Amino acid sequence: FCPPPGVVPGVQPLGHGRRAPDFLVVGTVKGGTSALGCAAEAHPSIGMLRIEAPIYESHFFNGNASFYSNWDRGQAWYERSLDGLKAHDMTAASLVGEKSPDYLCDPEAPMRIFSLYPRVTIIALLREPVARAYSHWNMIKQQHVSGRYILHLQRYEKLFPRSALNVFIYEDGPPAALGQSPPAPHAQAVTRCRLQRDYAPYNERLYTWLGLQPRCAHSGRRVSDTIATSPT
Ligand SMILES: Nc1ncnc2c1ncn2[C@@H]1O[C@H](COP(=O)(O)OS(=O)(=O)O)[C@@H](OP(=O)(O)O)[C@H]1O
Repeated sequence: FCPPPGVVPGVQPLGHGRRAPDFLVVGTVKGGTSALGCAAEAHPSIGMLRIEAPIYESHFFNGNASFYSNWDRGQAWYERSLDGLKAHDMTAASLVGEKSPDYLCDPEAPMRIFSLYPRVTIIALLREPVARAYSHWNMIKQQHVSGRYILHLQRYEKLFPRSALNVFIYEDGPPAALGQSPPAPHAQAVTRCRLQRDYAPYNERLYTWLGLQPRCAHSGRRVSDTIATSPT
């Protein structure tokens, strides 16, 4: 276990512009945590941490292997953020909390929480797993690119201008559009025709982005031939 910068584990600094959390909503992802956060915040004596409005989640306790963690910003940063909720006319008796729904599945989060705030209240909302997974899948689908892909793509974004980076989504059709994968060789001719027609807009997007003529029909070659032999 590695404490955040400037911290003495187990000690709860209070006052001096710093505030410890009274409760943490730890999950689960897609378990209705946003609704719970709003409901809590509706009470005049409860302040919910929002790191970047309208997002509640601080991800302070997430582990280093997590997709996103603010642990390295240090305990003082976290407690000053919580203390900042005083701006909402809160009294000393008010409660402050935060919700970061992936604390629940993060193996490092419980120890990080306990080491700093052993008396904090933990709130977990659970949801029927299939419905939860489906909701999560829907969210990822809307975001289009998620999970580790973001980390991988960020390495390219650091080096290349955004205009030089185009991301295609498999489920949107490019693999089939390129003619290298589905439809399988044994697919019915009518199926191949239909898929090529359906995927044509994706091909055109690719050609246009590469600065080429949107259509290659004039070459008399099949799309797959064109892709396989170019650019040279
Ligand atoms: N009262 C209320 N208001 C709004 N939304 C509600 C509420 N109760 C549950 N839900 C459903 O909870 C799902 C979102 O969960 P989370 O807020 O935890 O999502 S997140 O992890 O913060 O992204 C999301 O589920 P799905 O609709 O199945 O995707 C919400 O619809």
